[in-house]
Amino acid sequence: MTTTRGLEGVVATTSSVSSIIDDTLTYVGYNIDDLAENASFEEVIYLLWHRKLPTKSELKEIKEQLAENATLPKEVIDHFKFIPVNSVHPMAAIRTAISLLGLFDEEADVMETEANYRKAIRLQAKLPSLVTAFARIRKGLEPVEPKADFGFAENFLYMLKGKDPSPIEVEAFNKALVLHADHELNASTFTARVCVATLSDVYSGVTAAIGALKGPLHGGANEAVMKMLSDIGEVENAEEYIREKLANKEKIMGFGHRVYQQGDPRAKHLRKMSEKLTNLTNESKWYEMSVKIEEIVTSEKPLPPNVDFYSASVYHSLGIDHDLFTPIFAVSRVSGWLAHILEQYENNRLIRPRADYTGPDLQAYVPISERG
Ligand SMILES: CC(=O)SCCNC(=O)CCNC(=O)[C@H](O)C(C)(C)COP(=O)(O)OP(=O)(O)OC[C@H]1O[C@@H](n2cnc3c(N)ncnc32)[C@H](O)[C@@H]1OP(=O)(O)O
Ligand SMILES: O=C([O-])CC(=O)C(=O)O
Repeated sequence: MTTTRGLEGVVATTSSVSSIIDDTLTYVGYNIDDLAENASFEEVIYLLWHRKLPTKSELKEIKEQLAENATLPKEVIDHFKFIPVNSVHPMAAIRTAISLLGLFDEEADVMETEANYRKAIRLQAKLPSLVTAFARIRKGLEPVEPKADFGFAENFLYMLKGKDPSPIEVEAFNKALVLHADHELNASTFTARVCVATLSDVYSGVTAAIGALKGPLHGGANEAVMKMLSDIGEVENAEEYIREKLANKEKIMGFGHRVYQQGDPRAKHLRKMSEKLTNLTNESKWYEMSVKIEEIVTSEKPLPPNVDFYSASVYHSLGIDHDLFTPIFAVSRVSGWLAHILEQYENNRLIRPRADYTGPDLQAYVPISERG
C-alpha cells in the first residue's frame, strides 16, 4: 500500500459543483471573478444546487423560500440562554445549534430528494439567524427578525447589528459570501461528504462540516489572521514580527494553500475590498499592514495569500466581532456543503480509504493479573 500524507493530490470523487484547474476557480463553469463582480449570493446558492443560473422567477422563488424559512424554533433561541455564551467559541455554539435544529425538523431523517432539498433551504435560511442570534444574545440583546424586502447579505448585517447596513457594506458582504461559497473538495466539504456517504442525514453532514471548518488550518484562519494583525498593532512592527515567525518556522496565517500554485484567485477581490473599506473607516492601517505582510512573506517564500488573509480586515471594517469571522464563513460555505451533500446522495458509495498500519507486530494478550 502507498500512503499519501494528507491525501495530497488524491482524486477522491467526481463533482460537477466547482473546479480548480490551473489555479482558476469556477462554480459550475462560471469563473469566480465573474461571479464576484456580478452575482448575488442567492444566485450562487441556486447555481450550486441546480447547476444553472436561475431565471428571474426561479431567483424570486428561492429568495422567498429563504425568507420564509429564516425563523428559528423558539427552543433553539432559548437554549442560547442556558449555555456559557460568553466563554464558548461561536463555532462550537453554532456546531451544537445546527445539531439541535435537526431535532426540530420532522423531515430530518427523510432521505427523499425533495425532502433533502427542503432541508437545504431550511439550513441555508436558518444559519444566518443562528449566528446573529448567538452574537446578540451574548451581548444581552434580543435577536432581530429579518426584513422581507432585504436580500441575504443585507439581512445578515441587519440581523447582526439591528440597523440598516450601507450599500457599500452590503456590496462587500455579498462579495465575501460569493467568494466563500464553494471550493471543490476542501476539508470541510470532504468531511460532509464522508459523513453523508454512510447515508447519514443532512444535519449530521453539516454539523460534521462545521467541526472541520473550525480549525485554524482551514476556516479558522480568518480569525487567526485578525489576531495576528491586532498583535502586530502598527504597520512599522510588521517586518520584525513576520521575519521572526518565518525564522522560527512558524506558520503565517492566511498564507499558503494545498491546491493553488500561483495564488488564490479570491484574494485579490478581498484585497481590493479591504482597501476600500479601511479607507472609509479611517483605519487604513489594517490594509497597509496586510499589504506589508504579503510583501515580506512572498519575498521569503512562494506562499501567496489565501481567501482568509484579506477577508479578516474586510470583516473587521464591517464592525464584525473577530470570533464571528469563521461562523460567517460557514454561513456562506453551507451552500457548498449542501450542494455536495445532495450530489453525494445522488450517486452514493461509502467513502472508506485504508490506513497503512505502523503499530507493533502481532502480540499475545497478557491477562491483567500478570501485568504490573
Ligand atoms: C479557506 C482555507 O482553508 S485556506 C487555508 C487557511 N489556512 C491558513 O491560512 C493556515 C496557514 N497555512 C497553512 O497552514 C498551509 O499553507 C495549509 C494548511 C493551508 C496548506 O498546507 P499543506 O499543503 O499541507 O502544506 P504544509 O503545511 O505541509 O506546508 C508545506 C511547507 O510550507 C510551509 N508553509 C505552508 N504554509 C505556511 C504558512 N502559512 N506560513 C509559513 N510556512 C508555511 C510549511 O511550513 C512547510 O514547510 P517545510 O516543507 O519547510 O516543512
Ligand atoms: O480548498 C481548501 O483546501 C481550502 C479553501 O481554500 C477553502 O475551503 O475555501
